[in-house]
Amino acid sequence: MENNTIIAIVVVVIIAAVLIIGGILMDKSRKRAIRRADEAAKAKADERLAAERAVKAAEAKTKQAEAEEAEAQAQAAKQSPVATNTAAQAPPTQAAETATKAGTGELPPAQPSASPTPSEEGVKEESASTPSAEGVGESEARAGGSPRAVEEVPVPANEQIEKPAGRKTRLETLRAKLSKSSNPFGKALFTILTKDNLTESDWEDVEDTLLMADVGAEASEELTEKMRTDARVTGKSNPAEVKEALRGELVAMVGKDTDRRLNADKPDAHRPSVIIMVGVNGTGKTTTAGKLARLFVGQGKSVMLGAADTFRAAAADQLETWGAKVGVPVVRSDRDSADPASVAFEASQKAKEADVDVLIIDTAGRLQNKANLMDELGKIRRVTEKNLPVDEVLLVLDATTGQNGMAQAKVFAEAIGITGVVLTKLDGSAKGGIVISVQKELGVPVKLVGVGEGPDDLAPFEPAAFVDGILE
Ligand SMILES: Nc1nc2c(ncn2[C@@H]2O[C@H](COP(=O)(O)OP(=O)(O)OP(=O)(O)O)[C@@H](O)[C@H]2O)c(=O)[nH]1
Repeated sequence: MENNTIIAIVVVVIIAAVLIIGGILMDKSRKRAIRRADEAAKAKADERLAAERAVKAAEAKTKQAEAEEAEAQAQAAKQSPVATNTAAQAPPTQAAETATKAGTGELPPAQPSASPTPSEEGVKEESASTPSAEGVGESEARAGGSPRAVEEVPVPANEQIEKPAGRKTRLETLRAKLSKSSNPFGKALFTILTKDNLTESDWEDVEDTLLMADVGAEASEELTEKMRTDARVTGKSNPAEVKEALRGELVAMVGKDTDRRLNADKPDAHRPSVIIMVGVNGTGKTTTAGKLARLFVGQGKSVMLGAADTFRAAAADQLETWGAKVGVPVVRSDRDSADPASVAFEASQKAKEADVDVLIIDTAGRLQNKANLMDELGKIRRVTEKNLPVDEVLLVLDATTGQNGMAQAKVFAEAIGITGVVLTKLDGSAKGGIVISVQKELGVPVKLVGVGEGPDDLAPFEPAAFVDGILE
């Protein structure tokens, strides 16, 4: 062989090696960039949640001051010779509210709460035995050290009660809303995979699309590899076959044989079956508790709601509105910032007495990095268990939060133990992939999905309907 030929071969080999190494390096830096963007998004979400928490804390402080002032005024009114009826004995703001509501038959008269009820004693006993003094301290600070009164809001007259949508309608809504949501990742994948000759860069795009949709690094790689070796995708196949291959792989990843029934729906469920809703701020816990009550009512079950979100003033009212629509009573505190464990205790006691099928307890949103608030959740569970076993703890995750949801899920799982996930706001997210990563990392099934703010926009999670929704 001539020298020139050898030199040419060597040069070609060197160029090829440089191109391959360059490609690998570029691929690594691209993945690094995606992960960095992901981390930045997580940090931003944490910051936003912390700011929201601070605003809420300030609001609660103001409300507590107002409540104390009202209480002082009530004490003064008690000493007056004309203040003799129940409404007049209540704080002025509460008295006005009680009078109005009693007039409409909406609420019972305020409960006297000067001496501790047996349930309060139960809660106090728990407070003393709770290992984390910090957690209890926080909840007592929220209660403002004042007596706690919990009341049951009765259901309205029968003719006002709505009829919730059935399972079929809910699944149709789920499919329609998911297929309408902007840029569903299934469609993007399908577009790439139906190209004639798939290049290396197309496969990178497949993996990127999955990463961007929050499928998670491990699952994205796994799915891309599976598609690469599927003859229906790599051969000269038709789009229908590609779609079927993609559908099959996605359904398998989501887990078609997982038991996703709510524990309350299982034959061995306790009666009442207790469900506690947990999650960070604003994920949709109260809304989901209300929608869930509707879902059970639709199945012919008797339900009670417990408003243990005493931190956000409007949460109990919100729950009451949901309850009233479907004829479900709500157990709530008659004052803001009461001890949530006290409400949970009363709710479980009342649910037991009323022998309802299901009790749903709503809790306040809390950041997973606040140890004392996470301890408070443990206390809510333990106090409830003095009356009834807890069948289900549902972690409500906002699908738009992306991978930060994973960090939340892990901490909540450790603090209170979770039996299922509700993924809300899927209607506003192109990132349904979190369904795959949350199940893969936690081993806890997604049981329900929220696809809108409407009363029946909560559907049982069904892998096939979910995948069809993102592929259609
Ligand atoms: N688009 C959409 N919005 C939802 C969904 N679920 C809840 N929301 C909305 O999310 C907002 C917050 O919902 P809430 O139920 O108040 O949230 P929360 O978790 O109880 O809030 P905190 O008690 O403050 O932690 C409300 O505006 C709800 O209407 C959903 O599935 N889709």
